[in-house]
Amino acid sequence: MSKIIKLSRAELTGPKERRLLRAMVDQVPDYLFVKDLDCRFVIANEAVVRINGFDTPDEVFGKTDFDLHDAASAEKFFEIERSVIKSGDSIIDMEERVVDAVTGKEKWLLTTKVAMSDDEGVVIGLVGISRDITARKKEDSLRDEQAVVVEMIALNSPLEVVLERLVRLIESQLDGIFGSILLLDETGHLTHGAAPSLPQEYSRAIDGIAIGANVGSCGSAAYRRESVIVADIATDPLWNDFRDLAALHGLRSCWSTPILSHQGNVLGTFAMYSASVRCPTEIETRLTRMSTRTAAIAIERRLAEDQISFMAHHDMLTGLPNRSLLIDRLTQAILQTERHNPWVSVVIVDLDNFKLVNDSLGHTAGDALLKEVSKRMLDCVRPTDAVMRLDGDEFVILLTDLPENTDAISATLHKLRTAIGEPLTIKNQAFHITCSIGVSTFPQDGTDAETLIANADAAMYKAKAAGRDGFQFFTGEINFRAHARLALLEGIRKGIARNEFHLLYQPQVDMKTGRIFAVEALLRWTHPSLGLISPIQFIPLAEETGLIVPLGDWVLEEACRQNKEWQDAGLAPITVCVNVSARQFQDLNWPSRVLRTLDETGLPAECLELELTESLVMRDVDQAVKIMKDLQSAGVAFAIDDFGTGYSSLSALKTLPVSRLKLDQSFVRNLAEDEDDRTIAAAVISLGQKLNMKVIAEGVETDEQVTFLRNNNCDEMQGFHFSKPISSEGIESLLQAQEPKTSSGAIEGRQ
Ligand SMILES: Nc1nc2c(ncn2[C@@H]2O[C@H](COP(=O)(O)O[C@H]3[C@@H](O)[C@H](n4cnc5c(=O)[nH]c(N)nc54)O[C@@H]3COP(=O)(O)O)[C@@H](O)[C@H]2O)c(=O)[nH]1
Repeated sequence: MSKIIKLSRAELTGPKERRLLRAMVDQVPDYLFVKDLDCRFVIANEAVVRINGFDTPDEVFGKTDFDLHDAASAEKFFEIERSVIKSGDSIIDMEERVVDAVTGKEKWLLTTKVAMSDDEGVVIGLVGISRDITARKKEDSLRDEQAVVVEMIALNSPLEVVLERLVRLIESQLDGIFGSILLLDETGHLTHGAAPSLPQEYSRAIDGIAIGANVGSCGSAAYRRESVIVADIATDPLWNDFRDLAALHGLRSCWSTPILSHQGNVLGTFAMYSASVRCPTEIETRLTRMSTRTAAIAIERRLAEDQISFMAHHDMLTGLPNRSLLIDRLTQAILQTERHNPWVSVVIVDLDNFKLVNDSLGHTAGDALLKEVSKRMLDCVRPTDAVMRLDGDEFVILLTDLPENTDAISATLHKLRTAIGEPLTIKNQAFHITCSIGVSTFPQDGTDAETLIANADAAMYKAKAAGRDGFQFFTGEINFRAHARLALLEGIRKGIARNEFHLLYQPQVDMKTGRIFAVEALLRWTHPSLGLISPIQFIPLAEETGLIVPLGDWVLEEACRQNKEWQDAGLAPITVCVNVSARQFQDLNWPSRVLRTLDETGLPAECLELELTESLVMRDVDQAVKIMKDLQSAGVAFAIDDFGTGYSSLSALKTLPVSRLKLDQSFVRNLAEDEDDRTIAAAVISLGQKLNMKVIAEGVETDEQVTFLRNNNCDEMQGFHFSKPISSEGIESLLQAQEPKTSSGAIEGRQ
C-alpha cells in the first residue's frame, strides 16, 4: 500500500517552524533525509551529515548518492529511489548491506523510503529514514554461526574444521583481529589448531613451542592457566624470544586465554592478535569467553572419541591392540602380501602357568605378569610386526614380510619362548613362565583373518595337549580336529535349544543303614546322529567356551524340578547333588539364579547340595566362602568333589561351609591292592571326621572296597556297587522299595 505524506508549504516556510523542524530531525539518531525528483539531497539530518564526513547540512545539499558512495552502492540506492518516486509505492523496513562512505567498512541499514507529494498530490521527491542495524545483524550472525559450530561438533566434524570455523566466526565479528587456537599435547607443547588469517609462516614458526612462564602470550597463558594480555608485543618481556618474528608479520598485540576442560585441565589456548597496540574491548573479551568454551567442548569431545576408539581397539591392561584391531591389521597385511608376495604368520601365545600366579598371588600380581610378558614379546619382534592381547593370558603376534620358509618363523618363536621363560619376580617371588604357541601362515593355512586366527588357535591347543612349553605349526591333521571341535561346540548349542540333554541320577547310600539319602544328577547328551555322548567329551569344551553356564542352569533346574516331583509323589525327601563348574561359580548372577530356581521349582533349599571341586574353591577362597555362606544361609549344602586330587589348604578347608567331602574315585579304585591309596583314603576319612564333615567314597564297585571303607568308618558311598547312574523312574522305584519313610519325615541322611 502506498503512503504519501502531504506537506503544507505554509508550515515549512516560517523561520521559527523551520528551526523547530531542523532541531527535531537532528535529534533523531537514524539517518533522515529528503530528496528531490533527481534524488538529490534537499534535507539531511545531523546523522546523515556526520556519517558522510561533512560538518554542515549545506555540504550535503544538492549532492546525490553518486557523490557520496561507490558507484555500485549509489546505483542501487538510485534505482530504488527512482522506483519509489515513479510508482509512488513506499519501501518499508528494507534491510540493505552498504559500504560506509567514510570508513569503507560494510554495514547494515534498515531503510524506509516514502514518496513525497505537493498540495496537488504531485510527487515532488521522497523522504527516507535509515537505521544502522549493523550491531544487531552481527549478533544474529554470531548466533547462527554458533549454532553451525555446535552442530559441527555434534556431527563429529574433524576438529581442525570446527576450530577454523570458530576462529573465522570470531574474526567476522571483530575488526582487525586474527584469531588463533593452539592445542596442548601430552608433552607440554602447543601445536597448531586453527589460525586461518595469521601468516602461515608465523603459524609454522610457533607450532610445537614448549609452554613456560615467559613464552609469548600463548605459551605463558597455557603455563600459568590464566589469560595473558600483551598490549604491545614490541615492549613486553614475555615476547623477548618471539618479538622479531611477530614484528616481521606486523603483529603488535596478542591476548591469549587458556582453553580449559570441564575438569580444569589446559587443553590449549585461544588468542586474538591485532596489528595495533591495544588491550581487548569488552566485546572482544566476551567473544573470547564464548570461543574458549566452545573450543573446549570441541576438543574434549575429540579426546573422548579418541579414548573410546582406543578402548575399542586396545586392551586396557597392556595397551596392546585387541582382537578387532588384529583383524584389521591382519586383513591389511594379507592385502599387502597379495601384492608383494612374502608370507604373513599369525602366532598365538598362551601362557601355561598364568592361572597359578593369578590364583596364588591375586589379580594384581597376574596383571603385573601380563604387562611384563607383553613387554618382552614386543622386544622380540620387529617394529613392523604387531603384538596384541586376545583375552586373559592369550596373545597374538602378527609376523609380516617373512621369507617363504619356516626357518625365520622358528627363529622368532625360539626367541619369544626364551624371552618369556626368563625368570621374573612378582611380590618377591620368582617365577618361570612357560608358554604354548600355535602358528598359522598365509596363504597355505588360510586366506582370511578369521581362518588364520582359528587355525593358529587350533595349533596352540595341539601344543598344549602335547605337554605345553612348546610350539606347533598348523597342519591338516589339526585342521581335522579343529573342525571336530567346532562341530561339537555347534552341536552343544543346538542340543540345548533342541532339548537333547537329559539327566541320570546315581544314588548315594548311607554305609550304616544302606539307605539312599541322596542322588547325584549326571548330565547325558543324546546327539541326533552320534547317539549318546559322554559328559567327559563335551563338559570340558562347554566349560572352556562358557556354554556350561546355560547348560548348568538347565541341569540345576531339571534336578530341582525332579526332586520336588519325587517329594510330591510322596517319596521320602532326599537330597539332589548337582555338579557346579568354575565358569558357573564365577558368574556373579549365579547365586541368585540358584535361589530363584529353588523358588520356582518349590524344592526346599535343604534338599539341594552343590558339588564344587577343590581347585575351583581354592582359586579364591575368600570369594568362595562368601558365595557359599550366602547360599548356605538359605539352606543349600555344599560338597567338595574329587577330594584328594587337588591342592587344598587345610586352614582354608576349615573355613569353608562344606558338609561333605567326596573321596575321589581314583583312590577308591585300587584300594584292594594299593597301600598308598589305602593310606590316603583312611587319611581323608579321618580328616573329614576332624573337620566335622561327612566323607562319601566315590566309584565304589567291589565288596572289598566296601569292607575297607566300612572298617575305616567312611560315612557314605556312591558307585556301581550299589547302582550305576539311572533314570528318574529307576530312582523312584529304588526309593519306593526302601519305604517306609523316616518317622520324622526328615531328609534322609542329611544332618
Ligand atoms: N559341571 C558338570 N559336570 C558334570 C555334569 N554331569 C556330569 N558331569 C561330570 O562329567 C564327568 C563324567 O561324568 P559321568 O560320565 O556321569 O561319570 C560319573 C559317574 O558315572 C562315574 N561313576 C560313578 N560311580 C562309578 C563307579 O563305581 N565306577 C566308575 N568307573 N565310574 C563311576 O563318576 C562320575 C561322577 O563323578 P563326580 O561328579 O566326580 O562324582 C564327571 O566329572 C562329572 O562330574 C554336570 O551336570 N555338570
